[in-house]
Amino acid sequence: MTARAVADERNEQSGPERARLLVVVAVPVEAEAVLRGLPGGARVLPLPGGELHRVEGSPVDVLAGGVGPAAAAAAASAALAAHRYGLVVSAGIGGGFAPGAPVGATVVADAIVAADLGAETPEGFADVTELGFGTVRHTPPPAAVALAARALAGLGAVTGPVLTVSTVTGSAERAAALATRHPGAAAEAMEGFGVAEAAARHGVPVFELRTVSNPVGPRDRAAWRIGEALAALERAFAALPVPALIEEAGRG
Ligand SMILES: O=C(O)c1cccc(C(=O)CC[C@H]2O[C@@H](n3cnc4c(=O)[nH]cnc43)[C@H](O)[C@@H]2O)c1
Repeated sequence: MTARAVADERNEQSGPERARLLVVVAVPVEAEAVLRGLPGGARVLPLPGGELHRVEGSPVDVLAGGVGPAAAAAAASAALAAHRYGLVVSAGIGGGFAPGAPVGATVVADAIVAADLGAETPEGFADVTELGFGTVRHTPPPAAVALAARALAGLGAVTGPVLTVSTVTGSAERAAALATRHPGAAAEAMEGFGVAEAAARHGVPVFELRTVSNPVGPRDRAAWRIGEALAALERAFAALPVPALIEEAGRG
């Protein structure tokens, strides 16, 4: 029996689950920051290959799915198969493109873009869409993005495309190439596109929220501000109007 069939059978027996928000982060410290921002405690629900933190005071489940798009997609898919969600968010720390998204900034994605999914050609990089396969872009529901951006305006949130990369940018040349290819890019991280692919296959809307721990550019481990970014992540989840976001996303 599939996980979805299990969920359907459970719903028939005990009534449908209320649509919830699934938050997919990469690592446990990010999950802890998100949970600190939300009201009440959380209980743990087992999931194939992981565990969900179900928040008691808000319709939110938090899942640390691993680093990178493949781990994130697999983890998100397992949760989406087992429970009913109205919205999925890929969240966590990320690199910020200067000058719009400095360290500590909060970024709401208006596009989730796979930035290195493609092929090098003699004419330069060609993404998989140009090669004739699939997509490299998911667009979160604009009304939900606008609602999140308004709710986070007091935290100085910026809105823009968030790039998903499998290799963290480590040079000024690569940062410039990404910014040229993706005008207005606000941040890069490693999971958003994987979460978005899983959400799309399950027919659930998705958005991405990142707080900036380091600039996108030359590698400088001394410049990382992970604590600052985690504190911003906690503040962001404390400020998000979760039920209204789920409702707005459902309208889109
Ligand atoms: O070794 C490095 O130079 C380095 C620089 C930044 C981040 C890393 C990571 O391995 C963190 C990966 C983890 O955090 C997210 N993240 C944070 N900053 C970035 C970034 O600038 N570019 C891409 N991802 C970033 C990412 O989503 C992962 O979950 C290593």
